[in-house]
Amino acid sequence: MTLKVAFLGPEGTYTHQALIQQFGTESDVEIYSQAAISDCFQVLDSKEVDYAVVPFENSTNGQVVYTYDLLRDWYIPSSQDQNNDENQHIAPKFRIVGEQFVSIHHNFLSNAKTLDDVTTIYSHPQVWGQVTKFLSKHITKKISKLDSDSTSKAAEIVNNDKSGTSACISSKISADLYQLPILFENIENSSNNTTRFLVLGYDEINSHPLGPENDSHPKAYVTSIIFTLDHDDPGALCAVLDTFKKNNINLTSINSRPSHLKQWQYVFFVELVGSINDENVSASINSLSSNCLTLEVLGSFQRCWRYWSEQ
Ligand SMILES: O=C(O)C(=O)Cc1ccccc1
Repeated sequence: MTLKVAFLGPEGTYTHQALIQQFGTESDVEIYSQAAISDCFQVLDSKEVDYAVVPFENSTNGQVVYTYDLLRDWYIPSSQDQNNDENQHIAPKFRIVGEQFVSIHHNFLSNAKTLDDVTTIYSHPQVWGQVTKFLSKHITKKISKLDSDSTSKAAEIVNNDKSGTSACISSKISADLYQLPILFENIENSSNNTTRFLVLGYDEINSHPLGPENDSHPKAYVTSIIFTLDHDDPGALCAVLDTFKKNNINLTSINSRPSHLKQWQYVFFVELVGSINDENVSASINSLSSNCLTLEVLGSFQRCWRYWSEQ
């Protein structure tokens, strides 16, 4: 059976690398390059694809806020939905079904003869915070930093600009793809720079497709939830966290984003160790419904073996 998988494209992005790590390159995997992360959600929702791979968080500069905000927008009713009975919000049927970790090495690519000729640098907005040391050391004159939809798109833009004044920060794969000279390589602040990607879909996946043989890592599950709380209820968040503590559940991350429901109200994202099929996890989540205004399980999936390794 052919699997159709959407990703933030064009080919050569780090998300493309995550897709290859997860699904391989065999002909039974058809890849659907998308111009934006939001398009990945859209084509998955309309079932043009079976899965979508999107960047989620980076070990150097944290959340990929676009993805967090899309999860919020797809799973949490908007204030419009709440005010309109006919416009009932229906959460999507797809869920987070897996994760991947990619070791990220950024490179400075340009057709410029010297750095002095460069007036504009393109990259994905997530990248700037991962290369601050390189930028402050090497970029001493005023150079415009322009956001592109992806690092590979940035390479495409530089390739199309024949003036020799533009550069991009992108992967070695993009450098090969667009035949762009690498002026500086491995310019990331931290050599452990890693991005975690989510695999969204309707069906479970095998989370260990290319894992080491005799994988000795523990088989663990992660459950991811999103919820909103009564803004004026002191201790509402504390009650949620306490429920997990009482059920002996280990939380691995807690993040918040503006709810877009009410000024200064937030939605919370919590990830915990355990499967939704575990008694203590399902019991805690069921009992939380009374503490939360809205609560959705974004997914419950097997931890990728790369979580424990050097990636
Ligand atoms: O632009 C890309 O290549 C992406 O896949 C998004 C991204 C950007 C920076 C680090 C990881 C993922």
